[in-house]
Amino acid sequence: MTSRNISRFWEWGRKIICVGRNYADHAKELKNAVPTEPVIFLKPPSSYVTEGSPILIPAYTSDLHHEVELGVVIGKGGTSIPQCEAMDHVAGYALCLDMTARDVQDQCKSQGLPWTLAKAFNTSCPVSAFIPKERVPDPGHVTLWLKVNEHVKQSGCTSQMIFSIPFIISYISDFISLEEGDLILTGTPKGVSAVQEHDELQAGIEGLITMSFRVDRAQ
Ligand SMILES: O=C([O-])CC(=O)C(=O)O
Ligand SMILES: [Mg+2]
Repeated sequence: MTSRNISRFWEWGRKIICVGRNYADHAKELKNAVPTEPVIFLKPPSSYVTEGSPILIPAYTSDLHHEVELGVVIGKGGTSIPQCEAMDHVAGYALCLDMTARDVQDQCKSQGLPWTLAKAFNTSCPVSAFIPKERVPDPGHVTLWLKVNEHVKQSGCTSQMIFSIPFIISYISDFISLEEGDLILTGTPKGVSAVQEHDELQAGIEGLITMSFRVDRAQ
């Protein structure tokens, strides 16, 4: 077996666990209640896309939204990880987009159905290069931003998260064992909006990384 390099974690085929409604300003803009427990959902490894490849709009949506999020890459697996040890399980970070077919999600919500087709389609998880944890001394205080065609749409600080990174790691690991190479998306701040074919998305973590993706239609 070839040696695996965590800096290409998206090639490992591990799971992607997403936290929803983790910023009160975003929960409110979608008229959702501010949660008292994390809202959790999954994306499959087939949803990864890296720079150089486009984000594809599925044929079944006419309202595909960007959600810029801080991703936490797990370096050491575990079950029932105590909050005080949670950061020892982190290998690093990545800037991520939780692409969401909002019209499909709204329909699922109104029917009490799972969000899978709204959240887990091919290219629904664009990711940046890996950022080793040493480069992010305070992940609970970094600024995320996203522009569509040069216009700023989202800008928020991870200090606005309702549930902290250690809490999220500990909470998830009580129910779903974490493995090396897993990715946790920590939720989006306000400003989500629809993207169109040929849009250029640029996103960044201030002072750390930027990434850009073109939007195309799925064939
Ligand atoms: O679809 C949603 O709004 C929930 C979510 O992923 C988030 O808050 O990041
Ligand atoms: Mg999200």
